[in-house]
Amino acid sequence: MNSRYWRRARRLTVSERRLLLRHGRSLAAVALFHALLVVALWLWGTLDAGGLYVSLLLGALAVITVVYLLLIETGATLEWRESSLSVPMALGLVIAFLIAAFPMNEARISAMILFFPLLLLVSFRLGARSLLSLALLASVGYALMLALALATRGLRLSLSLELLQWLIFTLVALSFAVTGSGVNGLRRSLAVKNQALADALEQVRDLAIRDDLTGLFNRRHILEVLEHQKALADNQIYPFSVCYVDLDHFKRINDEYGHDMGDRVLRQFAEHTLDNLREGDYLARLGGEEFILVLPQSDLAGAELVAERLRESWAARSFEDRRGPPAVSLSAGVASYRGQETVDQLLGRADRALYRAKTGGRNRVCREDQ
Ligand SMILES: Nc1nc2c(ncn2[C@@H]2O[C@H](COP(=O)(O)OP(=O)(O)OP(=O)(O)O)[C@@H](O)[C@H]2O)c(=O)[nH]1
Repeated sequence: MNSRYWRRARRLTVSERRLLLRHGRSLAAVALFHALLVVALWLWGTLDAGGLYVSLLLGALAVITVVYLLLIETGATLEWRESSLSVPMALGLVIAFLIAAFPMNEARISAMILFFPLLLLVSFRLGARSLLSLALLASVGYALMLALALATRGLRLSLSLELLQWLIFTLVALSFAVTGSGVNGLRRSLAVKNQALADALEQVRDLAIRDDLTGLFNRRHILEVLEHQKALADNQIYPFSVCYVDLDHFKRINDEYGHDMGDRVLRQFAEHTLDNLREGDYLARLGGEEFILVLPQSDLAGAELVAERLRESWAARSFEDRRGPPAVSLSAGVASYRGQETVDQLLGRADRALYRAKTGGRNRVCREDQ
């Protein structure tokens, strides 16, 4: 399973950042749409207001939207409790709708109509209580705006018609809020499933690339790592070396101290080696008591030094306190990537070096044949 497969698999889960961006842009689109509507209604003569009134409304709308978009696009709100800022943005928009509706002569409702798509959008983010509160606030605001219009400018339509429109607005807003709560519940359960899927994918990936006993990378993954290192070296980015490591006479440990002790030694070796590696080096278990080190930015001499240091420090460890062997030695074969060769060729040279270390008496490091 290569990295392309994992990238594709990861796309099955939805990133919170992507969702937030989409949500933020949708709210900004509502603001833009409202601004265009205000301009159209004003040009049409339906909005009984002077240029200053309209400019102030549009200016305030622009400021709110730009600040909102900046916060969302930069990801500044990602760690906030309500990262989408749906409540303040929706309140700002409702006020803008009311300010536009106030000087309208007829069809006041047309300036309020965008409240419904707005409510639907924020229902992806807000719970039932917030949605109902928003719907009630818009309804009360609408009623107050009507009263103000009646007191200061008089109503062009009959009061009963205006009240009927307000009533319809309130009923539809409440029913949208109730429906929206259902949408929100669905979104929440999807978010939980999304997280569970992301966790499961991570676990599957771990299982696919790691060795069960030691937790080190497995053969399949280290071969991918090697191909990647080869590509970097071929592009002259940096050289790399490999080191095959094989614990000596491991069969005897199993035979004399039991399989559990054998397993313990393998795990201890993994821990010991990881503790002694540089960050950026790779260690994998190829199977049995065979391991491989991949050492980026190391030439042959450097790799030999690493292997020799490991050989010495490992040979100094004893397992006697746990009724294990007094010491376990290792043999190693190092080889450095020569450029334009295959990974198999490189591993072949390291393997031959390891063979020479074994046949030469074990507990030693040999370098690739020249
Ligand atoms: N405890 C344990 N033993 C394992 C595991 N995998 C392989 N082995 C044992 O490792 C031993 C490897 O034996 P050999 O290949 O003969 O190698 P060796 O005894 O280390 O001899 P040299 O490599 O020649 O020094 C075998 O007895 C395997 O059963 C494992 O996961 N746990």
